[in-house]
This record gives sequence, structure tokens and C-alpha cells, in this order.
Amino acid sequence: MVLKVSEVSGILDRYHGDFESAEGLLRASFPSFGESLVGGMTLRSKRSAVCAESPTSSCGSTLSLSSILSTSPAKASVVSASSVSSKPIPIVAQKKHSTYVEKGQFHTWIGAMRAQSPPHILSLHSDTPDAFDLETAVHKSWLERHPSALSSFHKVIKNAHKKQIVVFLDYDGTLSPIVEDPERAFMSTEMRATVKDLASCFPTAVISGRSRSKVFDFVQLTELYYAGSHGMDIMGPAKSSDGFRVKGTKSRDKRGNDVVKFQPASEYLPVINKVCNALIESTKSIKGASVEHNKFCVTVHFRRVNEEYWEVLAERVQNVLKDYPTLTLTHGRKVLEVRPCISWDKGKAVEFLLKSLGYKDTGDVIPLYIGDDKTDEDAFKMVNRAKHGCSILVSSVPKPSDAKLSLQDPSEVMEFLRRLVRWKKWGLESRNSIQMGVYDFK
Ligand SMILES: O=P(O)(O)OC[C@H]1O[C@H](O[C@H]2O[C@H](CO)[C@@H](O)[C@H](O)[C@H]2O)[C@H](O)[C@@H](O)[C@@H]1O
Repeated sequence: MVLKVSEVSGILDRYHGDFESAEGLLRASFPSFGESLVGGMTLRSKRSAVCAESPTSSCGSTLSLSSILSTSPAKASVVSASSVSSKPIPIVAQKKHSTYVEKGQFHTWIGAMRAQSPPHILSLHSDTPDAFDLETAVHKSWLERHPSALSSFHKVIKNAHKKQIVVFLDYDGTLSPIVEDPERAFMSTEMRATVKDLASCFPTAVISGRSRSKVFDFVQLTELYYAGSHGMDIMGPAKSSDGFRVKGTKSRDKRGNDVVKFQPASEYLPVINKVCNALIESTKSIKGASVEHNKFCVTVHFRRVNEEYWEVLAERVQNVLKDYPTLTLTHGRKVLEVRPCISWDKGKAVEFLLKSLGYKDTGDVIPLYIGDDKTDEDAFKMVNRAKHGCSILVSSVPKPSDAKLSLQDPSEVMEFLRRLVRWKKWGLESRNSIQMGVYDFK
């Protein structure tokens, strides 16, 4: 497909002039994006148009297509807070991080945050047939690359016979809908019942950016395993067998089960408490901004802040971070997250939990991960490495992802989980019919 500059410009408009999100979307939808562009022209972003009306603002510029295309999303995902050198805390390998970021980096963060919560492109700016056609084509092409896990259900279970499915679930945006107030991100009673059923069929874990205690308060199911703080606070089963014992402290949970607790960033607790207070102080004058203490990481929320103050907020966060060289910043859905600069993520947490469940050989087990956010990408990559691993992105709009399959929203997640339960409960005969496509789940 050949995209004209005007069409790309339309997509940029829908992404508020955010080149990285738009480029990511186009690349995610059309692998040949770049070669197919009619090049040599310059595009003026909507951001710069907005700024022209507001002379005091410093944002926006006219960018050439080549500069748009040379932007690498990978560069934007993790940025360092400071160049000040200091001895890292040697618990888990420290991540390499770049030196002090320039002011232009705010645009990258902000663009990246928008990319995590893009507008529904099919419902916006679809007033011309051209725009509608392109949006439909983009979505269709993206769905071909990330098919619905509901319509591909037979593929998910195809290899599951005599293998153990282990389910990993993100919380916000996966089990609960995204809402303005993070304290009110409740999961529905139906979803809770579904996850309870699921846990009676398969080992099930929730891996969240929230603190472990907070995500437990939301989910309230003792039959699950929980990893909070993006996997930096794990409470898992102590079932690892000889030869691959997992690290961590063993104990008994309230139900008398052996459990293992692993907190690879425990030595960062004092510094996390300190940075959390500093962030609260420095952001308190920005209307709508809030800071959430997630035990081993801190989340700064942008969702309720007027977009014209996003840059100021990002700048304040960065200024605070200058004094904390052992911490780093990542972004998610309208959030910036401060976390220890260690090589640990949701993917490593999945690996840890599989081992603590006693699964050594990836061929025996089917890890299935469902998540909606940037930090879930590490887990997608991890389960994709397993022979029959299944990675599912929750998103109603096309966005770049390593997930193989997709679901639109938490209600589709619930439907998918229910199908898994039904499949497991029905016995082999029915399973065979399903695999042969004889039975329609609906
Ligand atoms: O890993 P997760 O379980 O998805 O947690 C990631 C962050 O989720 C929460 O923020 C997101 O959901 C909020 C409630 O719907 C929403 O207001 C916010 O804009 C989203 O980014 C949570 O509040 C964060 O602490 C988590 O890190």
C-alpha cells in the first residue's frame, strides 16, 4: 500500500502531531511503511500549529519526513534520570542508562504516553471517505498481525493437550477498565468470579505495576499468585525442584501453603520513599497531578492534568530525578513511573513464577500473558520465547506491540478467560471437537 503524505499527515493529526506514536502505528500496521511514503516533503505537526497560537509555549517544530522516520521508539521507552554517577545497589544487574536528558525528551515522554492511550482512530476524524478508508485499512492490517484471541481461540488451545497452561494477568486496563481515578479502578464482580474459576483450572498470577498489597485489595482472591511493583515484589509458590531453585525467602501463607517471596529491589525502599515525598512536593501545585506510591516504584499520574501542563509536570519529575541517580523513568498509560535502575521487569517476573511453580522446561508449559501497557511488552517477549507461549495485548486501537494476539477491552478478556475455563472443564472429547472446529464456543 502506498501512503500519501496527506494521509500520513491525517494520522499525525489524530495523534496530535505525535510522530512517534503515528510512526509506530503505521509501522505496526504496514511493515513496509517508510519505503511506501512519498518522501522529500516536510510535515508540520499539529503541536506546532497549536504552539503558533500560543507564543509563550516553547514546544513544536517543523520536522522532515526523514527525521520522523529516524525516530526509534526503543530509544524512548526508558530514560535515565541523571548523569550524576553513584555506586549502584548490587542486587540485580544494573541497567545501563543514558546521561541527563535534554528538554526535547519531554516531547518523547509525552508522545510515548499518548501512544499508550491513543484516541480511538476509527471514531475520530473519519469525516472524509479517504480518512475512513485509511483508518479501516490500518486497523484491518494491524488485526491481521495481531488477530483476536477470541477468533483464534482454537490456536491458543491447539498445543495445550497434556501441557500445563499458566495464566499471567496484568491488572489495570486488563482486569479492570481504565478510569480517571486510580483509587477507583475496581474490577467487576463478574470478572472476579471468572478469575476465581480460572485459578481453579490453571495456576494464575497477577503481575501489576501497583504495589502487591494494593493489587490484592482490588482482586481479593487468595487462590492467585501476585507480583506487584512491575514484578519487583513477588509472592509465588515454593514448588521449584532440584536444579533450579529460585531465590527468595520461603514461608507459609495464611492457607498453610509454602510460598516464596522475592523482592529484588528491597534495598531501594528508603530511596523510593524519599523520591515519592519529593515528587508529591514538587507536583502538588499542578492541578490534577497525583503521585502513587507503589512500594518499589512510584507512579506520577497525568490523566487528570490538562494537557497544556503535561510538559511542566514532566519537567518537574525530571528535575526531582536529577538527585536520584539510582532511579530511572519509564512511561505507561498517561503515567511516568520512577523505578530502581535494575535489570528486572515483568518478563523476569514471569520467568521467576514459572520456575517457582516447578516448570523448568518451557516445552511442558504454555505461559499465557494478557496485558495492555508498555511494561507488559517485556512479558510478551518472554512468553514468545516459550515454544507455545501465548501473548495477548488488550487494545481497541492499533499500537506497536510484540503480542501475537489481541483483545479489545476487559470485557473481551473476561470472555476469553471464560472460554479457557469451559475448555478445561469439558474433558477431552469436547476438546477434540473444539480443536477440529466442530464446536462453536458462542
Ligand atoms: O501493570 P498494571 O496493573 O497495568 O499497572 C500499571 C499502572 O496502572 C494504574 O494506572 C493506570 O490505570 C489507572 C486506573 O484506571 C489510570 O488512571 C492511569 O492513567 C493508568 O496509567 C496504576 O494507577 C499505576 O500505579 C500502575 O503503575
